[in-house]
Amino acid sequence: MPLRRFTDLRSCLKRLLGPGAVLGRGPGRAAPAGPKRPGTVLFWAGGIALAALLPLGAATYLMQQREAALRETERQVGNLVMVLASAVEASFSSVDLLQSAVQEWIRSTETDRPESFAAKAGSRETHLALRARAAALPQLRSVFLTDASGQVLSSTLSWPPPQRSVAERDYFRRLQAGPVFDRTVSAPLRNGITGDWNLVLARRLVAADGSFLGLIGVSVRLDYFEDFFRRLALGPGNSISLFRRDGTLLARYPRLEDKIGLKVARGPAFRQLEAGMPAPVLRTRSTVDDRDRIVSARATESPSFILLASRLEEEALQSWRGEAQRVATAVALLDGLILLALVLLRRQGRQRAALGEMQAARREAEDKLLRAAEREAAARLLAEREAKLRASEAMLRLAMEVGRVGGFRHDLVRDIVECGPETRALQGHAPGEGPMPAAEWFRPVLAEDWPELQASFRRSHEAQVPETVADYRVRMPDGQVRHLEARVRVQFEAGGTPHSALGTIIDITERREAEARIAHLAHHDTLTGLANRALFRRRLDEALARARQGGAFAVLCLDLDRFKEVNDTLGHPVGDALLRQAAERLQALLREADSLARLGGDEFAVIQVAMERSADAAALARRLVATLAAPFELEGHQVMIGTSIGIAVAPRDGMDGDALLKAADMALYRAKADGRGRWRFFEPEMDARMQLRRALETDLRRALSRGEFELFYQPIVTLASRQVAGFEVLLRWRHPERGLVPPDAFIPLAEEIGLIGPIGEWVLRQACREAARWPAPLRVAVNLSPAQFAGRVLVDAVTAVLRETGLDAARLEVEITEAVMLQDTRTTLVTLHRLKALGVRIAMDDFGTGYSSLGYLQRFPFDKVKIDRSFTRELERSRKSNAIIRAVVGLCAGLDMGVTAEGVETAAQLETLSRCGCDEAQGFLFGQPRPAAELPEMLRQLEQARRAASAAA
Ligand SMILES: Nc1nc2c(ncn2[C@@H]2O[C@@H]3COP(=O)(O)O[C@H]4[C@@H](O)[C@H](n5cnc6c(=O)[nH]c(N)nc65)O[C@@H]4COP(=O)(O)O[C@H]3[C@H]2O)c(=O)[nH]1
Repeated sequence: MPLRRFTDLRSCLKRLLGPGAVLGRGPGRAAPAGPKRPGTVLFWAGGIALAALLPLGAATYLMQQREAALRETERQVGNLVMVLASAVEASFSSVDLLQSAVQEWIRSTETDRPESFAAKAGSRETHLALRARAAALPQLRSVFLTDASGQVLSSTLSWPPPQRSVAERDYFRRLQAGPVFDRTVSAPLRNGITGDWNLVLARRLVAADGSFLGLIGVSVRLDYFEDFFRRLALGPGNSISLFRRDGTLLARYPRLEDKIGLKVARGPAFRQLEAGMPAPVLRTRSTVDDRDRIVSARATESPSFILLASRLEEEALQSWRGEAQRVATAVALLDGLILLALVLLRRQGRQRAALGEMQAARREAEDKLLRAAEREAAARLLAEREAKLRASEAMLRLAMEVGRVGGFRHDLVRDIVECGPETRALQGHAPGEGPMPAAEWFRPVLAEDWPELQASFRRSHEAQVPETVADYRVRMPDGQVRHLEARVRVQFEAGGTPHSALGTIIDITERREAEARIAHLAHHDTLTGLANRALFRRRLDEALARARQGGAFAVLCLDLDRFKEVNDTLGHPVGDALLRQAAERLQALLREADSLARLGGDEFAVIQVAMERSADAAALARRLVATLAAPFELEGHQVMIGTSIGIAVAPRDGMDGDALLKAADMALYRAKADGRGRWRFFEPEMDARMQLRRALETDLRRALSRGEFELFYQPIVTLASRQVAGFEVLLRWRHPERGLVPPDAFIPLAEEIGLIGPIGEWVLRQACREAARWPAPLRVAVNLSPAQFAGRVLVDAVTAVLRETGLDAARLEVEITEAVMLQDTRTTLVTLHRLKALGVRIAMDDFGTGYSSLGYLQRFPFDKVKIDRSFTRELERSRKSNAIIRAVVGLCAGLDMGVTAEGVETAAQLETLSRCGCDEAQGFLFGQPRPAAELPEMLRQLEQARRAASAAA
């Protein structure tokens, strides 16, 4: 009955006491005096005691309710922090996986030496691979690689990488200091531009010999966690914080801008956690905002962080407070009624007879009122508690929905499982409520995962492990398969028998998919999707294992011809498209059992299984060469490339993966040396030749610093005057064991291994220094390799050498071959024009040996053309050579270019060349190439010969 009906007390009590009852007296009517009877005293004492006891009872009741409300909140906060810890750990374990994948990839691409690591890590390919890996994880800001000095080699933020060093960062110093730390976490770092807070998780990278190679850093956005906490915090009075173990605040919702990155005072929850308590829940005053809170903390394992969730006590008690007010009002009202009744009764003192009735009636009324008030209060309490329960359920449900988390209780005695509808749905059940048999609960678990899941529960029961974690998959009603992770806490009876299990399940499908994606990336090439070197090696080992049971297979190593040209001239996007198309064509020719991989750059490799004869491998090689010889259509360009192939056959060429790859590689080297578009089988003598080449390479790398190079000079003579016009410089290598090595034997190797730049510059400087001592106008001619043009520093080097040596630019002649013109023509032409602008003369060397030389003569104003000695040699035997030389001389005269004939060995050749109109000649007839010291004598002899010839004429 609502309380307001009792406001009109008089009528109310009258109704209760009956029509004859007298409830009061009017003004002026004197109250009859009389002695107080013991009954009256008792009545008064009882009334007052009742009025005093009511508030006491209500207070006790309210204190119990208050405690219950706080306990409920403690449970909620404890649950929340458990869910959060799982989610944060999952997020960091993805980072760990990514780092492992990159470390594995570095190992597999054999770049774990400092030089190769720097080159590989700084490449665009690495940048793309890192970006692809980082894209799977939204919490990442960037992923970067540094070298051992802290210089950033690659970053997902930009390519080329920023010129930045992390040498001063705490995490770099820790990892650099020694192998104690394999991985570390930075202090929170604030981005100077965006103001965002980040955390760097760094892992040490080591070279094959164990030395420090650099690190891989993953910068994690802390606002990602704040955002996540915001979604779970539910309400302004709740707070969720993430700390480092040392108490540094990393992220917090609601945000405390001025405290992020600082160590805050460790509160009691923090301390209890440090003392070994796994998940303390307590009521305490917050060290962050100095308010009473219910706090729970939990530590994550890797990395070791601390999560703290709290709820304001005042907020937790809000609904209780409302209830307390209402109860207090009801009690006050009742007390008022009692007092009023007592006053009324005193006024009716003289009507003793009626008093008894009235007292009885009043007691009855009071009882009714009390019962009604109590019912009212009880109903209110019930409603309040239901509302609170609903709110807390909603909060938990939302947390579970956001985190895709569910909770259940498995009664092991009755073998039934209780859980909410969301948890049922997570486990793969159709909507429904109420407990279900455990067999039914586990029904959606995939058959292949069931034995292991059962075994893990059994193990935990037998060993009495209180908490166990299990991974399994379930099939959803729509047929979809989801990955779940269950954390189960088993409760044991005193005798050790398990009686129930409380558990949470988390849907980790996205995490598993990300892991699978990362694993795929670790074994596949991001550009072509083919297997990478690591996977190829694994497949090779598998093929070897099969071959040990009998059978043979072939390993084919391919290298795209002219890929670098396409990449350099048409740009990386076209180069990438070319690699993709080439991969598709190769794949199309292989059987399903064969394996194709991209080993790096333009290198591909094939494992041809079930091969019966060598001819099968040759047939496949022929098809591979043919398919790559066909033109490619790339972004509007038609491109022709080709491939060379080296083949090794197991078991004939070895039964070891490394040996087979090496053999195929040697055969590939041979194929390329024999001319492009060929395939070669490995032969044992290739190994010997390769070793010889390696030895030569090692010696060549040291030759410059050891001063083993020498310059020889060969005279060039003007035909009309027979005077020496200058000398061509020819390089010799005085090898300590092999003696004098001619340039043809080492210049191609120097070009291949990138040494021609420093060697060429040395030649240029020595030659100019020497020529500066000669009498003017004697010129010096220096050969330039195509690789020197590719470097783009040539003009600067020539300018510097001329300034340094003081040689007049007009006395320097550079000789280039057709190969230079074949390179990126626009850049080459710019370089040639800049050289010419310096005043340097430019000669086209070995003219006539290429196939489209005349075109180059039109495109660039050479000062002279040197006719190759093969034409001079044929002069006396073939009229054709004679005609060609005449034609070239005529053409050059028209283009205002001089002509020098090379390889003149006889007087007859000289005579013919003079008749053809050649300007200059060079050859053994005038002198072999000789060291600088012999030049004065050579000049003297040539002058003598000239005088004798003119006297005879
Ligand atoms: N049979 C015969 N041969 C003659 C006669 N007159 C000269 N030769 C040889 O022909 C070559 C002329 O040099 P090249 O065509 O520029 O061809 C040069 C040039 O392409 C390259 N080379 C030499 N020195 C250098 C250098 O410093 N830098 C670069 N990039 N290449 C160089 O090596 C090539 C070979 O040089 P060398 O072995 O010194 O061989 C020299 C020279 O010794 C002759 O009457 N009969």
